[in-house]
Amino acid sequence: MLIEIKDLNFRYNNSKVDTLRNFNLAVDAGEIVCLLGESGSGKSTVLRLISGLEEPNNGVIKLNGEIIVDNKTFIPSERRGIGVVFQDYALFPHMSVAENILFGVKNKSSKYKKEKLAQLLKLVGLEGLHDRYPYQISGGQQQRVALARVLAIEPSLILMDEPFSNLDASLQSRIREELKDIIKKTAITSIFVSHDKEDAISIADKIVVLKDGKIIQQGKTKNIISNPASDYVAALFS
Ligand SMILES: Nc1ncnc2c1ncn2[C@@H]1O[C@H](COP(=O)(O)OP(=O)(O)OP(=O)(O)O)[C@@H](O)[C@H]1O
Repeated sequence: MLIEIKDLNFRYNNSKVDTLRNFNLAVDAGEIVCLLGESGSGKSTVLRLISGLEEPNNGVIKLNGEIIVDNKTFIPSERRGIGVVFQDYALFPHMSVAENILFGVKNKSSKYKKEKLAQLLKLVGLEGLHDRYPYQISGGQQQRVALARVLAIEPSLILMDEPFSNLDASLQSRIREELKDIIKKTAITSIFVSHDKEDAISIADKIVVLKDGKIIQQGKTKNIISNPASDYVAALFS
């Protein structure tokens, strides 16, 4: 089990209601999981708790068998080895593609960096574009730079917030395939957030349906589609 989340509860300080209630999730190494739900259902909050941007009120999160959060442990974000791809990609505009990709690679020889860069550019299909700046490449290419930048730090888990929402609708199906291919090639475990069933169906091995901060169904993608546990879930996939 790569990540295991048990009985997570969370409420933002200024909120009167629980944002997440009894959130449980277990993800195997190499799996792609989609957190699917309407706006405000708590999807991004789950990513914030896993990455360490928020601390739960109670619950346990284990990564690679090690507790990163419980009632007496809180490993800070930078020591969790988790990579996050933000919705807007958050590339540094004044840095080239190569500089963006290598940004988090510290204390390594220039030979290592050169090889790492070549390997990642090849993986994400951006060979020849290393000298460009973010404004000189397309949205889909920017997304691949953001993914390569996260892969460069060799995380054990990648979190992605709405990875397709900034892309042209006509590009989305191609980019979904590309992203799935890249992630499967690296065999890295990933959890992504979406409100779009098509994202979930085409990429995820497992889907977690969230509503009002609660999981209403989770399971293998094909099982959820063929066996929805409620009218709500059936309607989501209709
Ligand atoms: N910093 C905050 N302080 C208080 N409440 C917050 C904060 N951030 C989010 N919330 C509330 O927590 C709930 C869950 O928000 P969250 O962003 O996790 O949902 P989401 O499913 O990711 O939504 P979206 O798809 O719109 O991004 C919402 O009701 C939201 O208003």
